[in-house]
Amino acid sequence: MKEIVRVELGARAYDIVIATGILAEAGREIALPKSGRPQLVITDETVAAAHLEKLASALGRPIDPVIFPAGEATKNWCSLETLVERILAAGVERGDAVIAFGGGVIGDLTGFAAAVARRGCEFVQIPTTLLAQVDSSVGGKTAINAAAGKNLVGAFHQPSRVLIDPELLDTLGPREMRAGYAEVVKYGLLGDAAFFAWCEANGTALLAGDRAAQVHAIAHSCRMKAAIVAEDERETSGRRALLNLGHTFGHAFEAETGFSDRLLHGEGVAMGMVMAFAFSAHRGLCSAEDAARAEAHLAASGLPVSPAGFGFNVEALVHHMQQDKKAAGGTTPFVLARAIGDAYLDKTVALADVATFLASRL
Ligand SMILES: NC(=O)c1ccc[n+]([C@@H]2O[C@H](COP(=O)([O-])OP(=O)(O)OC[C@H]3O[C@@H](n4cnc5c(N)ncnc54)[C@H](O)[C@@H]3O)[C@@H](O)[C@H]2O)c1
Ligand SMILES: O=C(O)C(=O)C[C@@H](O)[C@H](O)[C@H](O)COP(=O)(O)O
Ligand SMILES: [Zn+2]
Repeated sequence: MKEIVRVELGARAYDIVIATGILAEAGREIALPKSGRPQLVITDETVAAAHLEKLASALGRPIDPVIFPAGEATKNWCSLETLVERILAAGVERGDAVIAFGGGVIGDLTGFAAAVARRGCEFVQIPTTLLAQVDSSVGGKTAINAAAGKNLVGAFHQPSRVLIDPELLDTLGPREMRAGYAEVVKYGLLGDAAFFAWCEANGTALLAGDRAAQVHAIAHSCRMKAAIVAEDERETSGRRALLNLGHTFGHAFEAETGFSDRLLHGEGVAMGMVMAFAFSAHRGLCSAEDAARAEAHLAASGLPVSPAGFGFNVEALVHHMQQDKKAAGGTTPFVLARAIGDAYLDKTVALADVATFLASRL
């Protein structure tokens, strides 16, 4: 069965096509480059080894692969330069789509390169991790990391199509699967208590490879994200900021672990969401029961839930939080919660209070 979720963005609207086996239809789903040149496919070494041949034969046209090392460290200036130069050298025209074939790292890097090459060419997302299928391939946030922090250099640039094939998840490692699952749980925690309860009941099956559970979680997450992005594409009204639940903490944890595989993005987000709920309970905004329930499900799913033991320094974490892209007028807003399924953007938080709270958790 094929499910199509439309991201309603006027002239920039596009479809997310979710279907088991859709990779085999890539040749029909993605238009030929108008330049007549080989199809540029951007991927990483792990995805290339596992799936590139399949994509090439599905496309049924000559491909020109650009293959980066796997992992967060690839989201850097050097990769961006390499990729933009390859796009230009390959003669990609504005109307030609380059293909991002990988997880969130490849999607974010490719999207940003596509945003700036020729001041914007098209790109198609074929996400290969759970995280990318439920979150990063949708919505047009593209970025690389900078010395000052996570995703600090980037652009809003929407893909022209997203093809999601859950079969690609069969080769994904369990740790990467769990990290992606953190972003699935995020949707329940931020705005859908019934979906959070579904996660509690079905998370174990999903992580063990139950296809029906995976498809349900992917489609539900994409529908929620598409609706939020359609309402607030550029994160100006505060609505889209809800997708940042756990991220102000999480990005600081990632930065302090050097964007290394010591802490994956989804793991930082899991710890960050637990901190956001615990801090909300600490401020009397939500019940201690809800905070404990959020933590219990993430822990039961095998995700890290505590920043203790990483050797973090509170001042360094707070410094990263000051760099958060949501910061305005010298303060950093936080996504906090009134309950499971009821997150909101709180602009009244003093970083000194966050520091005191964090110190009690390290
Ligand atoms: N733009 C957004 O809206 C958005 C949303 C969420 C996260 N992100 C970004 O996404 C990144 C994290 O994405 P990620 O978790 O996908 O990480 P990733 O892209 O590094 O992929 C994780 C690992 O899985 C491997 N892999 C990918 N697909 C595979 C497959 N099918 N089989 C086997 N191995 C596979 C990769 O080689 C890599 O080693 C972070 O940089 C984060 O900031 C962006
Ligand atoms: O799409 C969004 O908006 C999100 O916030 C989704 C997040 O999961 C994602 O990690 C995003 O890249 C974080 O955005 P940032 O603006 O905090 O860098
Ligand atoms: Zn995220």
